[in-house]
Amino acid sequence: MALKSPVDFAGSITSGQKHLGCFGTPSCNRSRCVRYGKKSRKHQLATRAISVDRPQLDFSNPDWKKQFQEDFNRRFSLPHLKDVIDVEPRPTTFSLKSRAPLENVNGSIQESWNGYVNDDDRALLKVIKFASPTSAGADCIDPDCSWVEQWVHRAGPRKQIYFEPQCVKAGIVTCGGLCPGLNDVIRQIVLTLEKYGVKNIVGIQHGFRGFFEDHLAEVPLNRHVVQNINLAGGSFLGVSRGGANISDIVDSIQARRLDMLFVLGGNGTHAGANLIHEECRKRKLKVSIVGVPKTIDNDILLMDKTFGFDTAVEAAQRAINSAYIEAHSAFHGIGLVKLMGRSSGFITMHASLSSGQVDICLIPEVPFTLDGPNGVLRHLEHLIETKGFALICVAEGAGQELLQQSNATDASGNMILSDIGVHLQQKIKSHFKEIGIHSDVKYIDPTYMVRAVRANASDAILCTVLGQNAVHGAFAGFSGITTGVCNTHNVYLPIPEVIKSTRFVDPNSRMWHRCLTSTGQPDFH
Ligand SMILES: Nc1ncnc2c1ncn2[C@@H]1O[C@H](COP(=O)(O)OP(=O)(O)OP(=O)(O)O)[C@@H](O)[C@H]1O
Ligand SMILES: O=P(O)(O)OC[C@H]1O[C@](O)(CO)[C@@H](O)[C@@H]1O
Ligand SMILES: [Mg+2]
Repeated sequence: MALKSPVDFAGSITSGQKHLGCFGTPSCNRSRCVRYGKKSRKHQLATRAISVDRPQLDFSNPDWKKQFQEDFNRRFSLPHLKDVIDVEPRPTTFSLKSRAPLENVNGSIQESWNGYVNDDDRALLKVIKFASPTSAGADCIDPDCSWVEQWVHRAGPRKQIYFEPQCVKAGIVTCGGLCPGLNDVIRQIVLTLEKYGVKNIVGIQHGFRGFFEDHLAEVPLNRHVVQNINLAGGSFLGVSRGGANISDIVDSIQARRLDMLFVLGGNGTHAGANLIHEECRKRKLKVSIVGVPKTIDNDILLMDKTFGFDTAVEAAQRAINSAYIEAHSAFHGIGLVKLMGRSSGFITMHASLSSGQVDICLIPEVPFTLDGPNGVLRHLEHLIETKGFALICVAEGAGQELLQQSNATDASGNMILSDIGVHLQQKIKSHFKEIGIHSDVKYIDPTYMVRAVRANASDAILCTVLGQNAVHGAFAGFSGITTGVCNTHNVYLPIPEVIKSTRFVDPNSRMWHRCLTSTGQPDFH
């Protein structure tokens, strides 16, 4: 039996003519530092094809593990500026001590200083050895679930850096929808850049639009400007959807003379960031593009969780608790709460688990029927008969197949969903009317209230770690990477690996099973 290994995006990047980098030149004169390549023709993101290389694995071949690991190592190797241009490292200016790290006569840092991450440090991506493909949440490569080590690169400050901090102009942009913690990440990026010695830091307003809409001026950023921005939700720089023309953005990056760009956003933003990185490579620019994954939906592959998710789950508790109180106090009360989650049910599942009061949790990954002996409505009747009230928590992307689809999309091309909350409310009301049983349905849609809040303590820490590591990654010379937490360890990942697909709740996972145990709901088929 052969299993396809995942797409190799890294292999699609063409290496080209070597280029003169900035480091080593005594001044910050860009015309001396960087020789720009020819501009490529304009292209639209959505039509951009990435070459696919999917070697087949033959498990009867005793070397298949080696083949898999070689392929894995290639896919997860971090793209670096030196892959396409000539850049020389210099000792870092980042020090946790009040004085600069000690340098010996050759300019290298003394070994006794151990505050840095070695480029060869790795963290394990998978830590469970599954005995069988039928084990809960099993994620096996071969039919025997063989143990294959999959190592990814550890994040953090390196001893050697590839930029001269006082020459660096760094930009920060926040794209997509809002997410608690955006301001914490912006703040940490600025503080860390300053710690390296960067003086020229700017914010790009309202997502990718800020690159080419004339009235959206750069926002100068420094420690004083960002000092208190984490005390409020939202994005200090503003966000937006749509408007990402990669060629125009890279033109703008060149015109602004940015050396580093920190791109905060979800799957769509990261797809854009990777294309920007590829275009910069094509033009042989010494620009580091580093992503920081942002989504309350927690739908980014490979990561333990994304910042904002924890806060959103916590903010959802108020809505669920209110719905519970309403339902519990009414005669035959039915509380219904709709939470965000376009295609992944993580917020709804975790909020239901956290509340402990939810009787029915409905997520996009697990189809359900409303009518019939196994349907949601029959179970509601049972709950009203036995408990006297019921509480439902539904993700906005759940049950879309039960609704009329409009095919409309938002500015970024995301599907505009039909309202499952309103549909459920109507169906429940009419069902109980039809069967002649009184019901009192209270529908709460807290949509934007779960994300337009400041980060909670746990997310604030996560944002701090991610923001700092993003800066360390850029100074280390990586580009086209993002940073996240894998099995509690902080790592860098090549962007293509995290945007291969949306991360979904696995209906075979222990977490979903725990949710079912907690709600006591049956299968709704
Ligand atoms: N496939 C893509 N390639 C390049 N750019 C993209 C792609 N998808 C979206 N973008 C751009 O990225 C930005 C953000 O995308 P989107 O609105 O989908 O949010 P997101 O980053 O996925 O975050 P959220 O979790 O809030 O949806 C937009 O400016 C959009 O034009
Ligand atoms: O109304 P907006 O800003 O497009 O955002 C809504 C979307 O944002 C998300 O939370 C993703 O960030 C989705 O779950 C939701 O559909
Ligand atoms: Mg998106």
